[in-house]
Amino acid sequence: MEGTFSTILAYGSRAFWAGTYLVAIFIICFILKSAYNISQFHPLAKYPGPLLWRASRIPASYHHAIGDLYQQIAAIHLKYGPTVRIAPDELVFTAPEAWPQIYNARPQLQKTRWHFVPPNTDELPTSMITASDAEHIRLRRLTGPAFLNAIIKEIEPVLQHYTDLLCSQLSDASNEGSQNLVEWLLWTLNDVIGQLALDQEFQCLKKRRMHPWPNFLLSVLKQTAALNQFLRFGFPLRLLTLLLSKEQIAARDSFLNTARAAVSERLAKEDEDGSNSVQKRPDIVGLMLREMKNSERLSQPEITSNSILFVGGGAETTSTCLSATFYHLCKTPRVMQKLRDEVRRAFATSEDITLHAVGKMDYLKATIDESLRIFPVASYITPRVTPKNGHVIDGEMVPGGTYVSMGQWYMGRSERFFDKPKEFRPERWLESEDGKGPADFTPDEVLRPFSLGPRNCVGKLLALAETRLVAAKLLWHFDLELDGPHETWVDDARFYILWQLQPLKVKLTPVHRE
Ligand code: HEM
Repeated sequence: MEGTFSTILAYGSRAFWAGTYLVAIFIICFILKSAYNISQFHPLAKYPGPLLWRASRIPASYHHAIGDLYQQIAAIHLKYGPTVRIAPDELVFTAPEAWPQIYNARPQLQKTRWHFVPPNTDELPTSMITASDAEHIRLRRLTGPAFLNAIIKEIEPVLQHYTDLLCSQLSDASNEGSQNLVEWLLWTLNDVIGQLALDQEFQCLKKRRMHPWPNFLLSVLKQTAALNQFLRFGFPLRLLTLLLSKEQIAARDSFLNTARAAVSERLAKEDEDGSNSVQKRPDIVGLMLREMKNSERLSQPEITSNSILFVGGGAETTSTCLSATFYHLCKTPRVMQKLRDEVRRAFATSEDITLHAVGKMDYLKATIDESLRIFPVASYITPRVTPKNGHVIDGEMVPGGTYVSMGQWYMGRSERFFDKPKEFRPERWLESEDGKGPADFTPDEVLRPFSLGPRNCVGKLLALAETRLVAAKLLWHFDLELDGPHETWVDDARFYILWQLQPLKVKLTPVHRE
């Protein structure tokens, strides 16, 4: 007995020492690697950045996971200059020339794998946002035509329906006191995209709550930002998925099953008579299928995974842009007044506010552009990786295997590119043809809110159509005023992969007309 006990003790003590050695070796390796990272021997040694960020990826990953990486990057640019190193192997640029060199290079630079959750291809095929370049070309060729301007006109009835519903619901709610505009806009855009991408009535506006599907996607995207940081440090995905609770797994399975069922139901309507007479409202699935007529088609699982992507990426982005627009309008009475006058003078009735009409309103368009300058929805676009032999960016050869991206949040707020950047002044977009900014670039050259190149935003035209229509109708129907100062509303916003905004309490007064 005594012998057994001492054997256990001996094993225990050996295991303890083995563990201690392993931890010590890990710490020594970490220190040596960090020392190398900040040494002059590192290939990125010449690029400036905070010491701890250059030494290890931990600070960048931590701030990515808590949602303020974009603010940290802006602060680093302010202190260290136009090109900065935010991790041992990652650079952020602000020279406008770098945009096409990173996002529209020939051959293309690969997207980093660490931005979006790696797709589980056992369940569904990859959607276009995570597809390899070769696969992406096919997916984009087949889906892209459904998002062209001429085609978007066909889905106008859906946009009009939900924008009118927003106005009538807000009219009732305005009697109940100030309203959280962030929520209302999120509900509206989710209703729109549910109808367009999955042929589902999410009824967010009617029930004044988020539907469980988009809610699930938003929560997943938030967790993704943290999960990816662990993956990046070598934790296996299978191990991390073991940490998911039973409820989370059940929610995921139920989401996938219902999304599959929705697409299958939708496709059945299409198949019944070929001419699609069963489908009452035009939608993205129908338009995609119609535009694919003479070529190969997407498979049903591919339609499902891309429809899920449209729901995840098509509502929160546009509603964030609208929330930021109304925040800045309320904070800048001169612009609010000018835009309101333009809208109310242009339209005698609400029905006159069409996509075609709002597409011609220069000041409205400039206001949305200005909103995307001061609050770029895509504040940290997926970094790309330089190829093995390096890649020239902003006149310098960047070594292979470096993650590169653009500091869009900083650029839009920088005096280097914009005169009085803190001012919300849509006029700067109308003057830019002859008057370039301080650094001799037009605003369009400095900012790319929808990215550029073959993997830019496929939904850009839809997003612009939605923002202009919703903004014009709200301004036509209501006087809007912030309820409270909301001084830190912008600073308190958090960006994971999508935004999490603070409430925006707004007093709405319906405009009474004869
Ligand atoms: C103001 C609103 C929006 C902004 C600022 C925006 C911005 C962007 C950006 C910057 C990208 C590139 C992401 C990357 O490189 O990883 C992107 C991709 C994408 N966006 Fe948007 N987006 C908006 C609205 C929409 C809407 C309404 C849809 C509609 C479904 C949409 C669908 C997509 C899709 C599917 C992709 C992936 C495209 C591809 O990989 O080919 N977006 N968006």
